[in-house]
Amino acid sequence: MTDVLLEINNLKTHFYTETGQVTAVNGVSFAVKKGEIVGVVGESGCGKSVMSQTILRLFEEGTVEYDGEINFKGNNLLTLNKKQMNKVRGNEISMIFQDPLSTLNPVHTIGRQIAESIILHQKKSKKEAEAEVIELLKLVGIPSPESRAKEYPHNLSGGMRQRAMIAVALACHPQLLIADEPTTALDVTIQAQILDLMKKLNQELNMGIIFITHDLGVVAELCSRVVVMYLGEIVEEASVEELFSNPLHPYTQGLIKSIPQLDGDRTALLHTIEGTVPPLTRVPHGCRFASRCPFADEQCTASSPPVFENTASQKVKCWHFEKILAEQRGA
Ligand SMILES: Nc1ncnc2c1ncn2[C@@H]1O[C@H](COP(=O)(O)OP(=O)(O)OP(=O)(O)O)[C@@H](O)[C@H]1O
Repeated sequence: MTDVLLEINNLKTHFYTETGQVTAVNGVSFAVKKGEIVGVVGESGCGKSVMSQTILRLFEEGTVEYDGEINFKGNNLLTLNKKQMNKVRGNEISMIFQDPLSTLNPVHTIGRQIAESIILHQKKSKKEAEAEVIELLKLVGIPSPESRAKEYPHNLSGGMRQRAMIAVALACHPQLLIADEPTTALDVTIQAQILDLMKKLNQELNMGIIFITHDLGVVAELCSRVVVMYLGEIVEEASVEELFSNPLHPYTQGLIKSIPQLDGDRTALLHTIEGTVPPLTRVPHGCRFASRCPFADEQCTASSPPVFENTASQKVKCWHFEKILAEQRGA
């Protein structure tokens, strides 16, 4: 029996725009095991959200074309028809977003929204669903669940709303939860509480989680494995320990150096990665990161590097990874 829950192979997402076709996800491959939390990191515009929404095929038909494979429990999601895909969405795979107000319905109580999802996906009676609503609200840490179930989304605080959205997402007992920056808009104490909740759900429900964030601190706290995306591609994949102790891609190194250190020189300026992520209409030839990379040479601008395997759990897409590795070993 395999313990792989989701396996993505050479996934590409092309959009048809007014100015032509752009490829927002370009050949992404990674897997999520049952009960595993995988972090996806990268700056704004690197394709994290497009990649995660592609898994659920959330883009309007006719504006997008997908290539590759998204294998989930023996089926390639890219080949399912609309009806089959609707069964997967919100049933076996759920998604939560940064802004709960965009997901929750303002005119229905929290309890009704969770109950509707239970009735729809689990074919339970109204009475059974109502009992489960209370259990779910307890599970996500909403106090006084009986009275909170009768409230509308706008009556809840930001943190409580986020918990309510998580309860809606869990109502169908998904095996995979995709969380797209769910804590970014929250203040730090509430953020920590939501991260603790994600850990608890992962452990108690053995649910696989893809956690998208631009915050490496969150990755260190929550994830066991990480993929780093740059301009639509995965440039490094590693266990969380390898990523922080031994980052091999210059982009990953730049992201890690940009984390503020409490024990560092607090008068020094923060490290930043020079330049910005180019638009999809101006994707550079060769390595996509070359124009911002301190190691870049002719080989990098001439051709795109393959993916090199450093260990069974660490892969890197960089021509200079052996040099970087040697430097790290010498350091
Ligand atoms: N529907 C669309 N049509 C065309 N291009 C799109 C579409 N959606 C996203 N893009 C482009 O795809 C690229 C990746 O966007 P995406 O939102 O996935 O980045 P991200 O890494 O999630 O960034 P952020 O952290 O800001 O959410 C961007 O250049 C964006 O402009």
